[in-house]
Amino acid sequence: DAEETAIALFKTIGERLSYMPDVALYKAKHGLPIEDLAREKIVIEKAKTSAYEAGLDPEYIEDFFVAQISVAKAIQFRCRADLLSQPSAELPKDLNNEIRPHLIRLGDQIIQEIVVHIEKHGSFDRIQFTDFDELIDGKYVTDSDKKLLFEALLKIKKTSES
Ligand SMILES: O=C(O)C(=O)C[C@]1(C(=O)O)C=C[C@@H](O)C=C1
Repeated sequence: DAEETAIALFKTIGERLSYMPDVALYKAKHGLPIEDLAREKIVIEKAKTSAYEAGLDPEYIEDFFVAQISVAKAIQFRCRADLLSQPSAELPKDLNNEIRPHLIRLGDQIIQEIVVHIEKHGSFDRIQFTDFDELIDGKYVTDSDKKLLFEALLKIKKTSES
């Protein structure tokens, strides 16, 4: 049913966001800025290519990935703020060799799961926000983060046949 395919996707979106505290810790320890525009370009281009190959409109996927990156940065800023008064003794996972490859893999998985849902059910439905709200959690994720992501998800459609 509609719930099953949507729930698989929502969990993967949540999993991608769950890496952001690790990214924040790595960047704080290395004195790196949170925003990396060159990396964002790579992530978005990859997503658009995968979307096109999967028969999804790359424009909607781009908007959804821009939303995911915005939320990823919001989480990192909140996390980095906390690190100022509560420094972590934890050794951060390596950003380039470990975390970024995971993020790319999860991005591809997100696109595949969007395709499965759209093929079966046409689009997403507002009533699925209840599940989305429950499955996207984490200390640094806010209600407005969730709304931003969900609105972008609602706009995703198949490529129109013309
Ligand atoms: O790769 C990073 O440095 C991240 O912080 C992850 C991410 C993303 O969501 O893909 C988010 C913010 C950066 O500006 C670039 C990419």
